[in-house]
Amino acid sequence: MLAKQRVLIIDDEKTNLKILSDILRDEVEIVLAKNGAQGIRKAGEFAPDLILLDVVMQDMDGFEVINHLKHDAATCAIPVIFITSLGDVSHEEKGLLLGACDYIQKPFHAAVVLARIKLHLQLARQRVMLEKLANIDPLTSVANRRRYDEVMHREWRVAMRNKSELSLVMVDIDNFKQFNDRHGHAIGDKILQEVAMQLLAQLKRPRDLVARYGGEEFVILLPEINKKGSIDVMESCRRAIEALQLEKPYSESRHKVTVSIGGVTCQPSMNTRPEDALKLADDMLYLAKHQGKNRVLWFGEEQGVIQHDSSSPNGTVG
Ligand SMILES: Nc1nc2c(ncn2[C@@H]2O[C@H](COP(=O)(O)OP(=O)(O)OP(=O)(O)O)[C@@H](O)[C@H]2O)c(=O)[nH]1
Repeated sequence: MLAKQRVLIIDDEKTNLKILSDILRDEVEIVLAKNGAQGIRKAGEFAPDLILLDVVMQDMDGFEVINHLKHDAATCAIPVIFITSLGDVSHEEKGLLLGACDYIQKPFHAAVVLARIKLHLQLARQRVMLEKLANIDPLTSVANRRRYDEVMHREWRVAMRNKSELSLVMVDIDNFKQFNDRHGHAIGDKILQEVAMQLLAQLKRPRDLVARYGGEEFVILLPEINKKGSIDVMESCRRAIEALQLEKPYSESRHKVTVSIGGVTCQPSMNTRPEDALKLADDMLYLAKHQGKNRVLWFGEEQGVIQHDSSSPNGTVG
């Protein structure tokens, strides 16, 4: 069953709050705000699926409230419906131009209001679903590269502002071509799913991100953690994958699923770029492969030296 959606009602008239609550009570979860400032705060705090907003309010009118909501990244995508007694066309036009998705005039008919609200809630649900689909890798269900790019840039800015550390990690399944050749692509796909699940299971913090970077390669972001902590987390990922119990007949083959992992912990600044940090993690991954695979190698801790030459995009190990 689908979870109940949440509607925030902002109105400084108690009677209006009650009438709208009564209409919606059985259909949705309701959050009430008795003025504009409280409405803006609750929109950020409760992340409602829809906002019903009165226009004429004492401290801050509805136009000002919607202006705030649309200029805040956390609330700008929430659909807003104006419910007002202001009947003239210029107000309706203004409300819609400011970003409202609908404009309902009082007095209204309860059944019609409910039908319109349900329609907008259905659209909101579809929008959230589309957003999710656009950010997910269909095979493994972890984030896709598009999502990684988006989160990476956000975390980079946060780390610059807070002067905190950020770890970037590349994970690549070892000898995956051999595995595919021996067992077939469909089993290879299952291994990709298993590896993704193990990575997800080991990353416990809500801001950690696992994304499929392409093929049999994953990228991981670990915000606000130092080098030692990051290496420990990735070592537990490596061990969990090495310990995977494959189903028969694959378990009978001598081929074990392992991963090589390259990482870097950096303090983002104006002089560094996420692409350069990721390149360092990729260099470490390359070195991990070269040193025998099934290992974690971190920038600053590595033993070998990477010499880049123009004929080899990944560099060569000296
Ligand atoms: N089953 C499956 N295989 C994939 C997918 N994407 C990439 N691959 C396979 O991953 C393999 C990658 O092979 P290589 O780049 O040679 O790497 P490798 O065999 O893992 O070798 P090392 O990285 O050096 O350990 C290729 O056989 C690709 O076909 C996918 O979505 N599903």
